Amino acid sequence: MKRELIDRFFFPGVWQSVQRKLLENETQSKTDNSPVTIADYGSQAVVSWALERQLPAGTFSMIAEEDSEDLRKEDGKAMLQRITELVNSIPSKDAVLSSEDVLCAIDRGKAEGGVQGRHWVLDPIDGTKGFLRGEQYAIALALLDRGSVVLGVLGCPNLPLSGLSDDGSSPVGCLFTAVRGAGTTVHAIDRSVQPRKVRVSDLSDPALAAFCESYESAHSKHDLTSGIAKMLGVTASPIRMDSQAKYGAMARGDAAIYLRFPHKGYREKIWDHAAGSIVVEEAGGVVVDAAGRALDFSKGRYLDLDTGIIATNPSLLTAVLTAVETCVGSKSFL
Ligand SMILES: Nc1ncnc2c1ncn2[C@@H]1O[C@H](COP(=O)(O)O)[C@@H](OP(=O)(O)O)[C@H]1O
Ligand SMILES: [Mg+2]
Ligand SMILES: [Mg+2]
Ligand SMILES: [Mg+2]
Repeated sequence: MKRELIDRFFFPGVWQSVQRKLLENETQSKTDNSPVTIADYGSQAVVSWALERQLPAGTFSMIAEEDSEDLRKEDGKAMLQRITELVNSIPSKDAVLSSEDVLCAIDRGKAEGGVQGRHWVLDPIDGTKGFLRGEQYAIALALLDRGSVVLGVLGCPNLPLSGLSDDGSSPVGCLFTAVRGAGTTVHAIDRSVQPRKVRVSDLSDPALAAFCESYESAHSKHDLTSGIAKMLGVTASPIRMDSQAKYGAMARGDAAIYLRFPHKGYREKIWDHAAGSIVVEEAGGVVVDAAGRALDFSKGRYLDLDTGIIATNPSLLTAVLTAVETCVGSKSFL
């Protein structure tokens, strides 16, 4: 996918300034108690609007996280107004959108996906809790072709270009692109550095590996992952970070293991992993469930998987799966 084209969908500068100045009435709580902001809705409306106009008429199908239900309610009106203003403030858009256009663009994300046809998969702001804390978040777009991810674009506006150990001197803002069979590339969002191909870490000794996981213990069991890391002999402290920026960091070797073990009953959604998984796989990594199976994106909006998600490199996979099996099977984590 051409960089010029991507720039027509993602407007990290806009979401960065929203993040810096977010007001209390620009965030709501969804029915599952998770937060949603004007940036989540605005980003979904912009990507949906731009993609649909880019594609041949009648071919656009999208599975995306947000829907317009709460914005259509009486108490959603002010927020809708603000989102419409925001969307219209974006340069290089060819039309002025009405509030109704914005609602319709958001609702284009209701496709069911599955094993047939082509579907875009969008997480307009992934890591909304990180976005609210002023930390990491990502704009994640992928393309499914007959149930397989063939393309992924991951915009990480707060991720330093030179790595997580950056001292503040390198540009901030990474855009990862991956095409099936063609590798993963990282671009500077501000174009200050030439794009380069990235590879996952080639470490084979877990004792030297850094592992990353969700910042939120409500999203992944930190006690279980620390047990797994201990069993593997990992000595470094976990890198806790929001969003699919973790997959981007993995793809360029900032960490060699990513562990995600949600609490019982949680069902993973495809938009939380589609773009990130291809970014890691095309960089030479593996992304599997706790049983070692590849993630299956062909089942609709949810991922059906065994217990959790593991991303690592092929040399570490067997050791990680063995440690996972031992720890997940142990009574204290059932
Ligand atoms: N109880 C839960 N367990 C696991 N994941 C959850 C969760 N509640 C929300 N999530 C998902 O975790 C994602 C963020 O992942 P991370 O913790 O790695 O930043 C959220 O994406 P959004 O922020 O797009 O809603 C959301 O889909
Ligand atoms: Mg959300
Ligand atoms: Mg998400
Ligand atoms: Mg989201």
